[in-house]
Amino acid sequence: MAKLVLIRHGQSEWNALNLFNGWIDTKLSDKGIDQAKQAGALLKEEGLVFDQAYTSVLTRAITTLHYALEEAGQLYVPEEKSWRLNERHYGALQGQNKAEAAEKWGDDQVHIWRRSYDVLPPLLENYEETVEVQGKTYPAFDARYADVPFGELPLGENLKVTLERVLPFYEAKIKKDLEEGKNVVIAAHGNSLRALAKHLEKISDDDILNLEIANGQPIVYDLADDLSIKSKKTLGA
Ligand SMILES: O=C(O)[C@H](O)COP(=O)(O)O
Repeated sequence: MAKLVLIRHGQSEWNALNLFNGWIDTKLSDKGIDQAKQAGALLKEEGLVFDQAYTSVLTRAITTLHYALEEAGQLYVPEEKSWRLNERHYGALQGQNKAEAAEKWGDDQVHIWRRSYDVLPPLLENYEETVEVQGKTYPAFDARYADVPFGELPLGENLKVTLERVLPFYEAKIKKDLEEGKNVVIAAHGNSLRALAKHLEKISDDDILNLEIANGQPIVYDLADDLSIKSKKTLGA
């Protein structure tokens, strides 16, 4: 029986500043690094041994995976990165303060953008390699996406669109590993993991509004041979 573990990255610099992060490549804060190491300690305590790891192409998820696996004594585990596991693209909201956005557009509208299944955020107008926020430059659409066919990269996503681009990767890679009985760990993001959890747990479009995934708390699914969920627990919650 395979185990699947989902880890949302530790707190990022922009989580700490309460900014919409999305596809902007920000780093872990010091607290985020501690959370990632703590996640690894919890995996070790649980006796989990992995055959394969997956992560996004965003630094905060990649470094979370590495800190966690190192802490668990499993930095050797093969890993694959894909843009399909990236955070949902937050469109023109990226770089904006979440509280200020709520003052500007109202709490309800911002909650709908953040948690609804199928309402799109305001879209970006074009692809820029970098963005400047509060006097600092951050990577956005850079060379890491060079191989992605034009038109596949988003300018803003809701959870539905996020799930539509996560699923082909899940089906082609992760599901195959699980069917072979491999234990898999995925270090990714609040909304790419909400999308995947929606699919795995068959959560309805309405109920997915209430699913929150905390930074650095591994979610462990124990799967049956047909990949139905035998049990789910969240470590460190
Ligand atoms: O992209 C972000 O800002 C966060 O990682 C997730 O944000 P949310 O909780 O507002 O969806």
